[in-house]
Amino acid sequence: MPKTANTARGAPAAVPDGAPAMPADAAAGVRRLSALRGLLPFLRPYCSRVVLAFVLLCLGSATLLAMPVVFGDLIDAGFGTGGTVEGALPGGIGQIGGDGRFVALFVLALFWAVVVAARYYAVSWVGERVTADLRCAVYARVLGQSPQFFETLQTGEVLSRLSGDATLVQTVVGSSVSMGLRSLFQFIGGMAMLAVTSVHLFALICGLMALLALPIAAIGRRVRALSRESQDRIADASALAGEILNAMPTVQAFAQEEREARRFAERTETSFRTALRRTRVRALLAALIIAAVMGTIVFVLWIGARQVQAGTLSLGELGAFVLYAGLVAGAAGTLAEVWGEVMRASGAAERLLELLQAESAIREASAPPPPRQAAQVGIVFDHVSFAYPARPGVRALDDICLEVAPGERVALVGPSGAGKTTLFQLLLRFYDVSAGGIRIDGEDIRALALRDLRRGIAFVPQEPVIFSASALENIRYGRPTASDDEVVAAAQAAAADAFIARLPEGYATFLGERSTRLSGGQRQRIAIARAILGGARLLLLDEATSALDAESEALVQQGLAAAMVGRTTLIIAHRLATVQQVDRIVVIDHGRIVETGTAADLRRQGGLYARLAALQLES
Ligand SMILES: Nc1ncnc2c1ncn2[C@@H]1O[C@H](COP(=O)(O)OP(=O)(O)OP(=O)(O)O)[C@@H](O)[C@H]1O
Repeated sequence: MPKTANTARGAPAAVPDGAPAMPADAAAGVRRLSALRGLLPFLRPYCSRVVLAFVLLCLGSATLLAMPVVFGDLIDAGFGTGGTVEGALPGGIGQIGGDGRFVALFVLALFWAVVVAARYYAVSWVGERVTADLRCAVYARVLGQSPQFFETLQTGEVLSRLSGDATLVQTVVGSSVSMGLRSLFQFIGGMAMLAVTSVHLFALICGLMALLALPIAAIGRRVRALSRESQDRIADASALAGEILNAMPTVQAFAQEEREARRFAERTETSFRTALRRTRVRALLAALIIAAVMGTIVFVLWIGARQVQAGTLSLGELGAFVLYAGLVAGAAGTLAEVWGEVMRASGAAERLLELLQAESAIREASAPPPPRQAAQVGIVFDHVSFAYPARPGVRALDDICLEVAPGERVALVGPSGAGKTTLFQLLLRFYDVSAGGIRIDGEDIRALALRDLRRGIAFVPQEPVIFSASALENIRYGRPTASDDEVVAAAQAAAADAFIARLPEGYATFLGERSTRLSGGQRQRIAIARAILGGARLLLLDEATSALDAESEALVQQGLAAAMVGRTTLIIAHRLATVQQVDRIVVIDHGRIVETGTAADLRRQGGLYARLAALQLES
């Protein structure tokens, strides 16, 4: 299935890479930034931690900015040769003795280390917490969506948002924002201190920075474009791998392993080459930035050294100036990087919040009645018509009128595509009817709480889902509170006990991902046991179409018979053996009921059922 294709593509393709975002994108960037506002409700419960992180951030930045002052002072004091220096730097520690200066510097460094560690912990905590909350909220929201939602948004896409996008948000909330703020403080503070230390050199540095900004910006934009392309190529390779891994039996049956390995290698090679191109430009950018920064510093040092010689600048001032210049350059680099990451995360947040705001097409009743506990349920389909939202012009069901008495067993038969499964979907309220109504025990199902409605129905799909858990847990899914004995009793009733007992570890046997370890008939029996255990009063059974061998079929029939006891049952029947056990057969064709009656009646009538039966008997 190409779901994974979507997974891999979904996130990265639309999101720019973390390379510096440049002014041309600024407007769009600011627009997208507003998406991050949607995260505020998730931050609110942890307000105190956010404030603490901010305070620590301010403290850390202030300490860092104080360091060059102390350092400059130290130089002017002749590196601890004693005495104090006249005209120490602004805010300097000129009155402290030689060794004291080193102690002060060390204490400052220690303090800075502690503050940085505390800030890191506080910020990461908030990032992890917010992302975990966001993930859970989005997941819970997605679980409540109707199938219509999944028709347009594939599972792979949801997974990609829950993993990739959530991780991006985490990076930003948990580190980038703090890194960005720290760098911003560092940048502004550093620039201010540069100006205070030497206005002349400050003006010089500003001019040089403006000159160098343009080529760096141009290369940065190129890196960004290449990064996006590189991500797309990686996504291509993952998409292919995802599709092929999902289709392994077919690949191996056609002995296509080598060809598939080659195709993957080709795509990986393309992604490698694209990554190389990006890396080359990035390396060039790095070289340019380093050369620019170092060049500026050397140039400033050169000019500064002349000023020191001329006596217009002290040595300490020059030292402090160079340190501040380094700080400012580092901060500018980090800011550019963080900006790119914030852009990526705002796109990711947008996609996550979109899921969070998704409204289910199925509306909950505003004042549902309390659940009823009648022994058996009666169902009425009252002039039900329905068209799938994806094909509004085609009626999958057309004016269906059917009454099912409490405890009655009704088989739905008809050609493929007749609308049998659709009837089940409507009963479970996966979709709402387009016209008419469905009543259970006289109550329109739209008036019932969704939860009560679905809890009252045991559904055995044609291809039952077996979870990656033990046989015991798989059956217990029908009623999580059931005891082990109850599970075993349900398995016995569903004729599943014997084959489960033969599994290597009996009921504790892990049934494997996508249940590759079970046959079709075994899967059905597990699902039937699950339905029996659930104890719902209405059983919906979509019988497996795949041919089961005679023994499996007899066993599945045995399970079905047990499941039907005392329950109103609707079965989509594909085999004659099943229809012999029911009270009534309803024949559906092109979304309409065309015949009803017992098997004998219908055969006598010589209509569609008789033709279908004749076909099956001949084959
Ligand atoms: N999600 C959907 N969106 C649009 N059309 C759909 C959807 N699901 C089913 N249909 C269409 O509705 C019609 C009835 O489908 P349905 O699955 O109810 O048939 P069925 O009788 O159960 O067939 P089968 O016995 O092969 O399972 C078919 O024409 C099918 O193509």
